[in-house]
Amino acid sequence: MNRLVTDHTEANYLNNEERQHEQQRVDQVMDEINRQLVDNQQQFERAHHETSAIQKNYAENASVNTFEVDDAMETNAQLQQQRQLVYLAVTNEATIRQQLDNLKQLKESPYFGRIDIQDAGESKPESLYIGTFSLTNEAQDFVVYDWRAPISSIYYNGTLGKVAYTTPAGKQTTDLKKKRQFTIKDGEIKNMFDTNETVGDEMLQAVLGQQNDEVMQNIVATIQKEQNDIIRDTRSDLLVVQGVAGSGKTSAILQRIAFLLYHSRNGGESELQADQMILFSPNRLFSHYISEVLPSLGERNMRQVTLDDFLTQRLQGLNVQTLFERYESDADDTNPMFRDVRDYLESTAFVKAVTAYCKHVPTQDIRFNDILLDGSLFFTKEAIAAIYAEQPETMSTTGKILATKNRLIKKLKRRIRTDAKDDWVAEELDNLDTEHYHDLLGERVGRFKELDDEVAFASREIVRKRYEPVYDALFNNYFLDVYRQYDHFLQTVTPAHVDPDHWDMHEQDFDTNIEYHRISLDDAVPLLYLRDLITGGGQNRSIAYLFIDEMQDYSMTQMCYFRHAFPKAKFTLLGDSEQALFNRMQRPQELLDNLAQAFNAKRPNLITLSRSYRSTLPITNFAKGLLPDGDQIQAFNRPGDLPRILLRYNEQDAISATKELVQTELDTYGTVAILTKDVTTAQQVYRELHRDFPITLLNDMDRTLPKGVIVLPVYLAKGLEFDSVIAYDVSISNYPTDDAIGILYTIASRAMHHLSLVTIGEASPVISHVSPELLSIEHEL
Ligand SMILES: Nc1ncnc2c1ncn2[C@@H]1O[C@H](COP(=O)(O)OP(=O)(O)OP(=O)(O)O)[C@@H](O)[C@H]1O
Repeated sequence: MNRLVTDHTEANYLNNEERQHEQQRVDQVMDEINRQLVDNQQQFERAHHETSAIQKNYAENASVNTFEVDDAMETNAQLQQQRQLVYLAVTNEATIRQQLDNLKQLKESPYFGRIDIQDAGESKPESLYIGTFSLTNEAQDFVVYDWRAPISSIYYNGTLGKVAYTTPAGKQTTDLKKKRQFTIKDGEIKNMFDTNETVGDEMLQAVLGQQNDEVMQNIVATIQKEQNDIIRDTRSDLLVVQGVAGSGKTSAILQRIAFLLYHSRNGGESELQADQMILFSPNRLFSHYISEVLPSLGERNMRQVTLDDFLTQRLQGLNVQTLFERYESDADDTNPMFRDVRDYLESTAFVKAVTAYCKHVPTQDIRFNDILLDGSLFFTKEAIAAIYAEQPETMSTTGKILATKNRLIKKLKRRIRTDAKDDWVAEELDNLDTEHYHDLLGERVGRFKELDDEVAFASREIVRKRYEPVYDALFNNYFLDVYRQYDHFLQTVTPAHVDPDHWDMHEQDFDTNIEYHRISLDDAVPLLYLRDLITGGGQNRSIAYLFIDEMQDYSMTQMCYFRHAFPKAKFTLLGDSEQALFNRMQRPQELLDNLAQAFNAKRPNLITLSRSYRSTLPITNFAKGLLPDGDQIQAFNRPGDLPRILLRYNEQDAISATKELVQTELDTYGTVAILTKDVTTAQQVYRELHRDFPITLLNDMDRTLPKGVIVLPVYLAKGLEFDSVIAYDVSISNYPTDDAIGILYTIASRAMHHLSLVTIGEASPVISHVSPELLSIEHEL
């Protein structure tokens, strides 16, 4: 039971004393913070001054004339040294700046929790205070403990009594005597509770009732027990989190990243940097939405990428179909892919087929490209194929490709040496001015004893530069014709459960797409995989942690590719099978089992989050009602209005109703999001409303979320939340079958405080099946 200290009951008389006592402590901590702020500010100014001086010095030296050969080497060594000095000064300044920022944040709210623990053998308990960052006083005592410190886990995990926590030195136990929560603002305690729960609901009520910000906030003060399990899991190599909409999956990932970074700095196995972590996010808006959480915890952001960006970057020169384009084209039936074909392309069986093919592809079936320079043949594909064919039969495909590449590079080098004696080279050399000549010699300026050697070197450099495109082509394995190779692979496989005609058509589609420099999303990843396996490239071993939010949007093929591309990474995958918009729904346990097998995971772990925090109780109840098995969702008890459905009978009336809704919602809320099924409907709503309201139509290239009225197709709203949501046109014609459950559930669960639905004619059966007391139905008069 929570105990509200501000209650005016007799029993709480003492608590008011307690409160005064706590306020006195807050005052002392605030004094300490203020003292350190002054100190830090001075340190910062000194560091800044020093950095500027070192940078200035460096800039002056860097512009020293390096044409004089004798001076050049010395200058180089000095520059190296000074560059190092600049680096150290900048790092030092950044560290002090970070401390300063942390102190400023602590000044707003120094801590949010207190635990009283009594270790065995101690005569009385000790009080520890927990906040966003740790703070020590002059005597080096911890005045505030960082929320990520081992001991702080008790605050999130333990109920009163005997508790255990993990430290780098092993498991420790203690007796938890008291757990107290605070809300402190600008040095004043606004609220405090004693609780036996993880974090009492009163505090959550207050946090969740606030209006939505443009960017997500950290949740360190109110992390729940199951979320804490995700955050502090350092053991699993494959962690799968199935969490219902609004259960804090995204929040948990971000706090987890902050935790892992802290843990590695404070006794973890090895130092982990933010750029060794990569997060696959559902869209660019989402990337912006979460961008402030880690900085607010004093950490740098991890790398973030959307699947679309990742594929585009790896398949340069091809227009890769996005998930959204696929969704839109599936919906309007322009060129739907056969279900059996897609199921196969997305399965582990297909990944295995690619692997087997690459291992055993016969020599004569490897497809090569000519290598051209300025449009003329440099290496013909026949010559390349001949080199490949000379490699030992026992060598792997990758080995042969690598050996071929090395032979080609050797040939290129030989050509450079021969061609360096050509007349055009001498002519070009004669025409060079001193500056360009020295550029050509680079660090070797002044190192040659004989002029002839210097000229020979410069000539080779001229040819090397001219032939650089050939080198790049070889280096990037462009001599392998990946498209034809993949096409050959498609022709070779005979998938068990796919209609052969469908498969042939797919192969032809792939071919046509390539002619137009396009590739379907379903082929993009297997093609990349095939390329990597044959060429032995594409693997990034520096990534230690990979996170996928909205895992239900990824196919097994894509996941297996990530495993291959990031072989050293531990995987954390989070999602909600009920929000499957793009793929077939897969049960979490089944997904974990499949992945654990495909990844050969040693310590797989599944955590389920079933409490939903985002929306008010009536909205969550309605959203639950849309699902056949919604009972598993526990709604957080935050009161609010029933969702409204407005029944209109033609488009014009629906638009008028939407306008009225927008007007009323805007009176109360900062953001009103109109969510549609697809981009065409979003454009149509925008056209109808933009004269009456300042309204923004969002597309998949947008990176920021403006305040006010926004209209967007549902898939761009993935992972986001809005104060008030209007679902536009939820009619039976738009969502005729149960296939729409995932979409409508996703739309409904984006709303924090208000949800309205507008339908033109009869509503989707998914909605009509919801129990009528869960929503208020308003017919047109
Ligand atoms: N422990 C918590 N304390 C305070 N707020 C929380 C907590 N957990 C979640 N929330 C809030 O609930 C909302 C939903 O969280 P989040 O977006 O992380 O959920 P999600 O599971 O990723 O949702 P979805 O799958 O629907 O996108 C956010 O506003 C988040 O700040």
